[in-house]
Amino acid sequence: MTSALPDGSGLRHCRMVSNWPRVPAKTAFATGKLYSGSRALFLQVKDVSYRSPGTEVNILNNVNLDLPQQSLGLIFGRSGSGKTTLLQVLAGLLAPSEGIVSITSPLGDDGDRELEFGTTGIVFQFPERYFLTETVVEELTFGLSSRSQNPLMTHQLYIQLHQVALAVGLMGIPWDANPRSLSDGYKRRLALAAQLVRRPRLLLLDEPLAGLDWKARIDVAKLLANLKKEITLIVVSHDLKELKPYVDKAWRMDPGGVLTEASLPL
Ligand SMILES: Nc1ncnc2c1ncn2[C@@H]1O[C@H](COP(=O)(O)OP(=O)(O)OP(=O)(O)O)[C@@H](O)[C@H]1O
Repeated sequence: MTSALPDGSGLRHCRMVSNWPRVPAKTAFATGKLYSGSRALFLQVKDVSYRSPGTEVNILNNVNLDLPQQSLGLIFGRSGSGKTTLLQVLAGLLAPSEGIVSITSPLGDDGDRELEFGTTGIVFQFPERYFLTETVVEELTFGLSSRSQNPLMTHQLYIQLHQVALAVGLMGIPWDANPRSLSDGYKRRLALAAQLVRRPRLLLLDEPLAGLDWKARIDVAKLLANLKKEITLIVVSHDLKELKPYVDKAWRMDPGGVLTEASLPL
């Protein structure tokens, strides 16, 4: 059986993942860890304002926040207050009109090291609406740079796919299943996995529980709790009850894009 992968992925014409090279017995995922090595970072947002080009009104107004590594930060607040806009600024998709977003790794030999925005992943609200491919494995590897002309890189990618699939509970789903045929909970896991394969250190999630049934909501909330052992998470959500046990720091976004550190109103 073969599974053709997108031309851009560099993995086309490779065999099904189950036929890929055997994974050595001692791999990182045998220890249950998603990534090997440290994923530490520190996120700091200082006096950030944002207004759309050509407009005078600030959507974000003098936002400040900081979040230590391997923790989960939750942003809640009224609809239209600016939460999604802030995530887009943190992801580097929108440039702040004023202020600074800094993502640093504290572990460099020569002190703090500024990390590139490529270290940030974002999962949009209802990400399954934007699936681009016809199979699970294509969705996971879409757009990855050409790696597998080199057999060693193919092998590494194979290990990485298995690590991520284990971490998000996707094992058991056929790699050649159509993403649209999965249940809502599995679609959300796949969308998350597609970001995790890219090895972000900071993962931003917009309403990750929206539209899921109660079981999938609990599963995804627990999954986020597990992920924060290795990466730093910022979640925008109205689903405070499910996420509360795992939240390390929370902020309320008020209309006009004003962010204040706050306890969860529960
Ligand atoms: N590209 C844009 N140009 C102009 N205004 C925008 C743009 N994008 C968003 N807005 C406005 O900015 C404000 C904040 O929107 P945003 O989507 O960030 O809010 P939100 O808190 O995430 O809302 P929701 O909870 O409904 O998703 C809204 O008034 C919205 O209409």
